[in-house]
Amino acid sequence: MNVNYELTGPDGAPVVVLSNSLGTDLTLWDAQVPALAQEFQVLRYDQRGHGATPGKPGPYTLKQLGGDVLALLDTLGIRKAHFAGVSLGGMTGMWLAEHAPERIDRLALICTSADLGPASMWRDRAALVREKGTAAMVEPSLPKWFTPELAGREDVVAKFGGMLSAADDDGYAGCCEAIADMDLLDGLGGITAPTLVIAGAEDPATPPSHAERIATAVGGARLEVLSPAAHLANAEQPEAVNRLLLEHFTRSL
Ligand SMILES: O=C(O)CC1=CCC(=O)O1
Repeated sequence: MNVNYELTGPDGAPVVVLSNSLGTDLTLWDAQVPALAQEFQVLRYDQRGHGATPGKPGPYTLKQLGGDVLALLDTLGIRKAHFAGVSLGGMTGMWLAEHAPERIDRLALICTSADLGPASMWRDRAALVREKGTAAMVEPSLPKWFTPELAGREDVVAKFGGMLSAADDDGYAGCCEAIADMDLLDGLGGITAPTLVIAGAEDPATPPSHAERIATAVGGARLEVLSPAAHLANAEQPEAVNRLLLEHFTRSL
């Protein structure tokens, strides 16, 4: 898998990997990179089938999405990194923290879930996108991604609607199937990476109850709920998310 990535920040600084959500790409993190790159090498990448990472026909698994990150770290000679993910990116992070704990230093999980059933809903969405294309997801997705004021703003619709309709149909569908089959709940208690969980108070896709479930199960996890913020809280509340990420990745343990 030829994973598209961008590495920004001072040579030799600790690495923070940023992983995007379903239907977005690495530009989801545009408001985080300038702040994080003061202290870290920021490695943002496109999930398979998103942005400029090719999408093979699915279904995919979280093991494959996590494997893409491990292969990228290997290629770049990075032994261990901090990891932040939004939604599908957070699911990828939980998989990595459970299955490759030696590669993940600290973990930040933003607007995500360890159990986002029912599986049939994700399979139906995959079938719909294979038939109609990712452009069909723009109208139902933007009101979940942003609170009403932002969801209707022209620049937001252009940037995020454009990202979603540019996502590969098979890639998007394959990622839906990875969510349908994910099996993260039982592994949460075994995560040893210091973990920050961030939720959007107005997130209808992965509501704060999902963040609470993760934060309760992962030993020592810190939970922060931001408002106003819907599913893409890092784009809606960039200053708050940047402050929380910097605190989490730099504080002494
Ligand atoms: O598109 C959605 O419904 C929200 C979402 C679920 C997983 C993800 O990455 O985004």
